[in-house]
Amino acid sequence: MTPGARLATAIEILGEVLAHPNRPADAVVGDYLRQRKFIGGGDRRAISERVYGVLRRRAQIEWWLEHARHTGEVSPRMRVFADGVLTDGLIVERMEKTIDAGRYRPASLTDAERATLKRLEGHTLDHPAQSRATRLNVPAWVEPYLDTAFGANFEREVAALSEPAPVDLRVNPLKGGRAEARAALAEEGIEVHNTKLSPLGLRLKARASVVATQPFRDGLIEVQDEGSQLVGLLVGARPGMQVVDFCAGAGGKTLAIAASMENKGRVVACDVSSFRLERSAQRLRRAGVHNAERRTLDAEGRKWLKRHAGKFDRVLVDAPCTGIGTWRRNPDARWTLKPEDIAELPPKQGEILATAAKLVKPGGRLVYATCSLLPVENEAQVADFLAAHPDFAAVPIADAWQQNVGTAFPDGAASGDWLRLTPARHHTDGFFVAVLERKA
Ligand SMILES: C[S@@+](CC[C@H](N)C(=O)[O-])C[C@H]1O[C@@H](n2cnc3c(N)ncnc32)[C@H](O)[C@@H]1O
Repeated sequence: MTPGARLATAIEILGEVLAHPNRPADAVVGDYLRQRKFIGGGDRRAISERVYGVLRRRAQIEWWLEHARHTGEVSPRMRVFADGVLTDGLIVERMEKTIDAGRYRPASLTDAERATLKRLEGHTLDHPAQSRATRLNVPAWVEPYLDTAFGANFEREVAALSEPAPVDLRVNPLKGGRAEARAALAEEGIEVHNTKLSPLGLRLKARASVVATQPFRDGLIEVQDEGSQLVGLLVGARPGMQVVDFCAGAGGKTLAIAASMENKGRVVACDVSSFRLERSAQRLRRAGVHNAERRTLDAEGRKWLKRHAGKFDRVLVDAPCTGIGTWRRNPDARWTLKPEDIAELPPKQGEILATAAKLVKPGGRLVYATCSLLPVENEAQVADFLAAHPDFAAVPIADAWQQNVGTAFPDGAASGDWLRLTPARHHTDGFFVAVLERKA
């Protein structure tokens, strides 16, 4: 692809992402590229980096367009061009050689666009007049919530949430070990190193697509953030146990739980969304899991819940949440989050937790996890639960870690009895985990 064609494609994809605020950007980008198999690997990477970069730097780009008194629309193409000037130091005259309405290239600059871009020339993204929220590319209304969550570490943590995330893989012990997976990936030219916290994790040294590799097709590896792997391990599922993954979605944690069970016992993947559950079927098959069943929580599913009260050794609630801990992977999510979400999610999480708790047998464990870092979805949620459920008690996280993970407990990861992983401190997505035990 020519540089102009890359720009034109990035503009087209960014337009799609911005036009569909209810769809995650990676789904939109993925669909677009899947339908255009002719786009080569290098071009895909360059185009995706530009699209995600523009989303990551959104507040600063918008600030600059306003500061430069841009009179036209803040269109996808203006965002991409402004990003080129501010982030890569491109010179407008040189850029125009690729923006000339030629075949597969963007339409030529209008006078208004050219005038604005000329005013941006020579500047970089940061400017002393930008507010803290603008400089860190977060919506101003979310800033107080993040302040509460991070306190003195605010700047460092929010900056880390804006960095691109590494690609992590979880090795599936049902199919082999880390050394085997490393060797199989090396054969396909993919270099990895072992993750520090998860004993099953591999981190790619450089970005590459793994889904076409043999170890992926064989089910030896799955793509999963290290923090997410740790949630799966902290459930503490063992061969022969009865386990429920209450908010199983597309089965990321179900896979990890099933692997700990060595296909012995039973894991039930529940969710209100049958569509999401359906997507787990193929992944479970590829991973060689035979002891998982899926259960949609419709009217029938609710009856099933009642019949199975007090029957399970382990119940994981990977609750729906604001997802702030995954902002590195979903740079558009910070812009689609709404104040109503922060108001509506905690009561919903409380209800789900209380319903799921009924399934736990005496002596069994309830594991509550979110990929949020807001206390209102995490520490406060668990405190409310424990106040209303005196039959449950905290399992200190360092104990649960030692029993189920086995690596050294990470510095600064304990929030009282709970686990709190952050991108800045632990180089994982942000995760909260509480392990609770039902008194025998
Ligand atoms: C954070 S996602 C789960 C991700 C999944 N565990 C994984 O690892 O891939 C939260 C899930 O909760 C589900 N959910 C929402 N409300 C629910 C409810 N009342 N009961 C059970 N699941 C619910 C959503 O459909 C969504 O799939």
